[in-house]
Amino acid sequence: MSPSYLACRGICLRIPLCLDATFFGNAARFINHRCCDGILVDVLVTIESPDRHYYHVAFFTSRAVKPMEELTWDYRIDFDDDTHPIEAFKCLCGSPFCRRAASSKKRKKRGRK
Ligand SMILES: C[S@@+](CC[C@H](N)C(=O)[O-])C[C@H]1O[C@@H](n2cnc3c(N)ncnc32)[C@H](O)[C@@H]1O
Repeated sequence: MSPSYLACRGICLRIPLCLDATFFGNAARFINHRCCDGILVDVLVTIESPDRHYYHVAFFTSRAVKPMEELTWDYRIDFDDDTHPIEAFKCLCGSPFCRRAASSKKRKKRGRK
């Protein structure tokens, strides 16, 4: 989550907050990304203890979800960011608002992959 996204929610971090379920996590690690129109929206919840802040991400949906329907969430990846040390996956979300597809069109125009 970018600092600007967090700042507009009144949370001040100097570095982006990254969720990485490589070693620890729960069933949420199976949620795939979908640009813009994913089913789930997230709310960042701050839990304070005397010595630390913990961030929890709570997921909500604004409509009924059918049994076996895929849950998707917008990871907010900037597919145009060539400066990031880790290359983002090639998005296959199929959304009409797919940022990777839009980014690919721009890249082709600029003569890049
Ligand atoms: C948190 S995991 C999601 C669960 C994963 N698909 C699985 O089966 O374990 C995130 C990874 O899933 C893949 N992924 C998720 N959404 C994707 C999408 N829209 N297009 C392509 N790959 C996606 C990418 O490899 C990404 O690094």
